[in-house]
Amino acid sequence: MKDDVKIIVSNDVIKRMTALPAAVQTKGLELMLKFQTDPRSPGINYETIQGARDKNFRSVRIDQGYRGIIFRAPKDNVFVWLHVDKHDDAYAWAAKRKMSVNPVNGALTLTNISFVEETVQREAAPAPTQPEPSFAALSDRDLMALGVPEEMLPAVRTIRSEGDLDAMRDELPVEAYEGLFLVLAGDSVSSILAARETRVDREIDTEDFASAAERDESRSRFYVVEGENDLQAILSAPLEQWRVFLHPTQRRLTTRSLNGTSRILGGAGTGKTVLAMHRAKHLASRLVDTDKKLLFTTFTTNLALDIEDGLKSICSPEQMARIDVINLDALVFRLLKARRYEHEIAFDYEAKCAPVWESAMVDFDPALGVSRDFVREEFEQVVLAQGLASRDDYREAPRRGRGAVLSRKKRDALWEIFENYRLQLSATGLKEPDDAYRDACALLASEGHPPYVHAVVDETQDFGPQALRLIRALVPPGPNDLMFVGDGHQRIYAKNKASMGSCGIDIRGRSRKLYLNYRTTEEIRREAVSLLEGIEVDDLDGGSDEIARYKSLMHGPKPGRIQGASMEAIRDGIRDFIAQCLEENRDTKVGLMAPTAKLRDQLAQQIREAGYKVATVNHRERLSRKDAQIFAMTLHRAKGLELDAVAVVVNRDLDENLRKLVYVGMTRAKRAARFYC
Ligand SMILES: Nc1ncnc2c1ncn2[C@@H]1O[C@H](COP(=O)(O)OP(=O)(O)OP(=O)(O)O)[C@@H](O)[C@H]1O
Repeated sequence: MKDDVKIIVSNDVIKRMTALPAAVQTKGLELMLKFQTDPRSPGINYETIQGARDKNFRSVRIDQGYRGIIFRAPKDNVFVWLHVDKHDDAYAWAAKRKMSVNPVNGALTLTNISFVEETVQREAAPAPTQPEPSFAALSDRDLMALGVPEEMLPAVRTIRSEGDLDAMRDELPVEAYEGLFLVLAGDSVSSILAARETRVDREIDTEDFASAAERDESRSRFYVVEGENDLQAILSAPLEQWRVFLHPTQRRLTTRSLNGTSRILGGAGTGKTVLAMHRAKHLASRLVDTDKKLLFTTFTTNLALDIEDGLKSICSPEQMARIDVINLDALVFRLLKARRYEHEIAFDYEAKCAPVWESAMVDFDPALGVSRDFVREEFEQVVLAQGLASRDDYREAPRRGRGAVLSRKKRDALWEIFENYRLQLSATGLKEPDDAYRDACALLASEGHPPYVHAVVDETQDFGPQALRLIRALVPPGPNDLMFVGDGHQRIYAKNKASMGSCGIDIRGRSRKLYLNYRTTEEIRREAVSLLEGIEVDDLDGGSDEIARYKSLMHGPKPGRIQGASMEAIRDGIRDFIAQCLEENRDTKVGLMAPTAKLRDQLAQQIREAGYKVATVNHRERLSRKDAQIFAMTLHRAKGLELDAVAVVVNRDLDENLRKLVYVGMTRAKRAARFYC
């Protein structure tokens, strides 16, 4: 590839290339590679496009039937592959569009000029009673700062409702759509730009396509080819968009250097895991040729396995060698084992701890005026959470959120039970995980050399205070030390609510948010969110979070919610649902979810009896490697996964915890969902 030449490929081309018939795909790739070597080679026949809105568009021949559409920048040697299609369709597509550089935020944009003209024409004959245009108060410069291409301004000026904006979504750059819906939700342009760190203070040369292509905003849809083998590598693997095209906020948070710990919040499907993986790659690339390591940790085993697969698809083996991907329980186990810890960590509470707890509770005196459940919660939420080790500590401990005030006398009586329980547990060679985490922290502190230089943490909402303290102890404080991503709405282990600040983790000034849901349809997202109405949700750091500002990029059928159906009706309904999903697309992956293993198995059996192959998702497995299309799982196991369609069945009252679980379950679905309650 010649040094002065810049080849850029749009996300549309990459998507289309992988969907072309195999023979055309091969020829397309050959042409692109030849093109990459020298786009001015006489072997490449550029044809002008009659009636084109953009005089710099050309078509190139892939084979008899197919054409590629290319933009040639007028001044520099920038060539952008914009589109691939059958001859006539490709020409029709090209005739309507225009490339430009946004004069305010400097992004490369592609506008459908015909769409703008049609929208403005419709506006010319407005209905008599119309609401005011939604963005009348914003200047053109404001709109362009949010990412609206200059050529799109007349169309955006016709928007009068959220529905109008949604109808324009496919024609707008992703950051413009996001900016506009945030304005509709009440945010100011300046606050949106500040949160995104969009710079609008530079002189933009609108003819400098080479510089424009490098900006984060452009890179959410255009890929700058880097070297000889780059293009081939990208096009020959089945391309998932997230590997190459990041939202501008995702990209900035991936690459920027931070003076400490950061926290990224975002509703389900907003690309937090994707960001976390790219961040890990970025930091690991700087550790190659050192003996330092980065920890990527999450809550469950199967999520860690999926993340490891994801990382392998974007990292080089050298980068991978600098990353440990492991769920935190497994890491603690490994860490303590290597230090000859003499206790077994009782991860299975019911099997290991519950009998010992019952035995310690023989001293429980009902005259204390609290319930037996209260005592266990007190132990988990106050004693274990704060790592209290003595009666004096417990006497002084804050008990925020615990309701009833406890006199010193009552606390002392409870402490007897707690102490007794710990002693009995220890005598059987066991430790509660929280206490083992605390011991691990103490061991690390006494050693004085934490094992990692960075940690990236996914699903933070389910890590309790001891886990957060341990993560803090695993990495010395410093630039880019820790990145936490999470979502309080998805906390499925209520006892693990923690505030990062009180665990020694300072995120002040380094917290950001992702808003766009790339996974679920807006209809499923809304239905799932409606379950959380009235539930207070925290921001993982003692503050509160809200869900009003999230939005999905896709639309689809409204998910069904069926109340009070009999088990037979549920069985028949799910069978129909599965049949319908598979009829629409034979490759559909369907999740079957229930709160308990018992109900999960019952549902799975009913579906098997209808002749389907159903796999049960267990602890240590990758969904991607299972040979089935229907996956039965408990709602807890659904965390972090992704499926095309989901059927959730619950057979008990929808309390706060269960609502969050169902929220997690439903938002795993990309296209279709059903909820039986
Ligand atoms: N920049 C992007 N471009 C295209 N797709 C993306 C992008 N970022 C994320 N996605 C896709 O969106 C989906 C959700 O992403 P991801 O799993 O990272 O979200 P999340 O916020 O971690 O979700 P959850 O909290 O629900 O587990 C995935 O299919 C992912 O590939």
